[in-house]
Amino acid sequence: MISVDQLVYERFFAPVFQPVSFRLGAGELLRITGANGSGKTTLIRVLAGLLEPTAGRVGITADRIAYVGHQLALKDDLSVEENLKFFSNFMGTGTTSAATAIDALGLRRVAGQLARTLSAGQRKRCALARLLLSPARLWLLDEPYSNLDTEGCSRVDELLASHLARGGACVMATHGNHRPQVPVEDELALKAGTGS
Ligand SMILES: Nc1ncnc2c1ncn2[C@@H]1O[C@H](COP(=O)(O)OP(=O)(O)OP(=O)(O)O)[C@@H](O)[C@H]1O
Repeated sequence: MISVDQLVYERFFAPVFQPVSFRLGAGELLRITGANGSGKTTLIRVLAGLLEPTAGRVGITADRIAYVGHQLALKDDLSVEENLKFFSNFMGTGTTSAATAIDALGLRRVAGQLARTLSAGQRKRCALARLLLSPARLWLLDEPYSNLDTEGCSRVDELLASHLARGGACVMATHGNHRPQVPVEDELALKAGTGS
């Protein structure tokens, strides 16, 4: 679903990370690890098409990708439920209702609360709930477990497990203590380039 060959991204003429190559098919999860500043976020943003690679190739066969980065892209003046309904309408998907996504991420108690008043973990859960409302087969997740408690991490693992079981694929960057409790097809230890 995604193949990456000798990918390089330079900032100020210096590579942010050492060249990256991998392949990932349906039902597979790639975990990208690496020290602070090794370029995980930069790599995910290149894969998502938000940054232009300097060299190498990214080939994606999935017709849609879902990206959850550090900027959660919530609408602060809408409630959790309104955010999810908006997203669902925007994506044109009616397959999973906002209510199902709210329950899957344990957000029922704060469903009517404005996004701007949510805790960091609740905001993260709301952003991740959008994955259930997206038809994308390829997920690109930057630190999906950050700000989540143990129960929240388990819910992410459940989302991942069912996504992979349905033939989806996922590239995730994480350096946190929580290791995904789903089979990891491959692990890529990113190393900083000369520009980091
Ligand atoms: N907009 C920017 N301008 C200049 N340098 C940047 C910019 N964004 C990131 N960097 C630098 O690029 C390098 C890689 O950053 P990146 O955020 O990709 O690392 P990371 O592996 O995700 O780090 P962390 O584990 O701390 O989240 C770092 O040295 C960072 O300082």
